[in-house]
Formats: sequence, structure tokens, C-alpha cells
Amino acid sequence: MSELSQQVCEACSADAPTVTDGEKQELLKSVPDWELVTLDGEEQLRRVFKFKNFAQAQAFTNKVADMAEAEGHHPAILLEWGKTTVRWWTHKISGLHKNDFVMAARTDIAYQDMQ
Ligand SMILES: C[C@H](O)[C@H](O)[C@H]1CNC2=NC(N)=NC(=O)C2=N1
Repeated sequence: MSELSQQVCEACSADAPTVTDGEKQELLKSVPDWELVTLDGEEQLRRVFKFKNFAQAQAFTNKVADMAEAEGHHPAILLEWGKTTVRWWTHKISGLHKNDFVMAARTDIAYQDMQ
């Protein structure tokens, strides 16, 4: 499997399967800084990114938003002073698809590029 962050989202339909527990454990190895959370019954990936101020958090938020729009796959993003919280899941299957792990890995690269 090529580096997760180099992959792109595959077309995902409403009847696409969520990742299995085994797939989750394997994929999580590529995004170790992310946590699995369940909100409103939907399993998601979540990570909090820390910054020196609001402007840096805002710039990162915009990078992630642009990447999401380009990919047609969108996160929930909370922008606060000094931090940005990103959650990835696939709305149409109410859970986690491999696409979410790809986008989490690409979000990590966007953060690394700002350090
Ligand atoms: C019509 C549009 O392409 C779809 O609603 C896309 C938009 N972005 C999306 N983003 C996420 N995270 N999950 C989706 O199911 C999804 N669907």
C-alpha cells in the first residue's frame, strides 16, 4: 500500500462499507496522532493541532478546507485561539471509510509543512 498521504479519495457511495476493525487498527498505524471517537453514533477520527496564535490556526484551517474542497471530502473543523480541532468521517455511510484515513494523513502533512 503506497504511503497513505499520497493516496486520493476513492468514489464512495451510500452503500459503501465502513472499515472493519482489522482495517481500522492497520490504518491507525499510519495516523498515530489521531483518536477514534464516536459522536452522535458516528465513529470519527479526531486530532487537535496546536499553534502559537489564532492567525496560524486560521491559516492551517484554510489549508485543510482548501484540500477538502479539492478532494470533495470534508471534515468538521473547530478553529480556536492557538488550536484547530479536525474530525474526519464519511457522512453518507455515517462512519469511517478509508478516505477518512487518507485525509487524516494528508492533514498531518499540511501541519508538518507549517512547522
Ligand atoms: C454531494 C457531495 O459530493 C457529497 O455530499 C460529499 C461531500 N463531502 C463529504 N464529506 C464527507 N466527510 N462525507 C461525505 O459523505 C461527503 N459527501
